[in-house]
Amino acid sequence: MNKTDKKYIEIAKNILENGYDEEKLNHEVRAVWEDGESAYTKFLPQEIVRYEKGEVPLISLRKIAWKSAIKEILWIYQDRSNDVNLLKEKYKVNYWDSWKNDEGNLGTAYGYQINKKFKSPETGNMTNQIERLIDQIKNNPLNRRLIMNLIDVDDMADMTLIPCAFLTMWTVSGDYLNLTLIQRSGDFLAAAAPGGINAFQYYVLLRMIAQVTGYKAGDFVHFIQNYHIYKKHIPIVKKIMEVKVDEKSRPRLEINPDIKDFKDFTIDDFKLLDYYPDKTKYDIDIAL
Ligand SMILES: Nc1nc(=O)c2c([nH]1)NC[C@@H]1CN(c3ccc(C(=O)N[C@@H](CCC(=O)O)C(=O)O)cc3)CN21
Ligand SMILES: O=c1ccn([C@H]2C[C@H](O)[C@@H](COP(=O)(O)O)O2)c(=O)[nH]1
Repeated sequence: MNKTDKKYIEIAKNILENGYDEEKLNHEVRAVWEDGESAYTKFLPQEIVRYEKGEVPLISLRKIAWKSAIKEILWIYQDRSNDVNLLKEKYKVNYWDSWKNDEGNLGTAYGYQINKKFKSPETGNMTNQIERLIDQIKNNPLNRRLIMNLIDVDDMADMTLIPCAFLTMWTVSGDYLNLTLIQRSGDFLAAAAPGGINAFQYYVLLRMIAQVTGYKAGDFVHFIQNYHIYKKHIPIVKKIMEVKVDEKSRPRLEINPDIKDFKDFTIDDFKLLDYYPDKTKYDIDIAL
């Protein structure tokens, strides 16, 4: 069992044993199941998961859709798109379909915010968030204002889903580029657990940005403000916690070292080695 699997089990246990039960708190919850029933969770506030240099945040306790996770990052930060049909046609990822509006996009959420033009506070030139970030890491690495933010309050009302993993903060220290990801809300089973889609995809973004700016990937910190397990997911999470992990599973991610420009990465530039996850299939309902 690798370090990330241990973190998964430790935090699952903590949420199950100490989490607040929404159903007992007598307030309405927003999320619903497909049939309209309230989707209650057990949750803990303010968890911090820290991955040190060299740790690939990917669990082997269950198979994670790691390629889809990377494709979603390419769609948001490289295509700078909010178009769910593009995600489906270009990348064959379907799992955002339930959140698209009548025009087939996420409104002003996610890639829309990365594509938005604004005046760079450093250069005065018109730019976008990813272009500014890469430029500043390369040319002004001690800048303490290195962030990308997917939530702009001016646009919040037109977002089909207010981004959950919404803020990244970047710091260069010596040879290393370090990343903190701030997540306001985390669905433990579907996306936000240690070594799940969200942690893995932002680790990959760290590796990509480090590569094109000439740094090594440093520490990755994942902060989750409301960390929850939907009550319907509890039996599945309990099963996953009991899985015996294949000891030879020690995932390593190789990225094509020839890519020097962020816009040139494609999904074929990513190779996952020594990943032997448990293959049990679970039927996971997603709260809407
Ligand atoms: N309640 C909720 N949880 C989420 O994790 C979530 C949302 N809503 N809304 C927006 C996106 C959509 N996300 C999703 C949606 C579906 C799966 C899902 O079905 N996962 C399956 C199969 C993955 C695959 O093989 O493609 C799984 O086994 O994890 C995961 C994340 C993440 N986000
Ligand atoms: O990347 C993602 C996207 C979504 N989620 C989860 C977190 C919540 O369970 C729902 C969103 O519902 P809110 O009421 O808006 O918080 O989606 C995630 O974990 N990761």
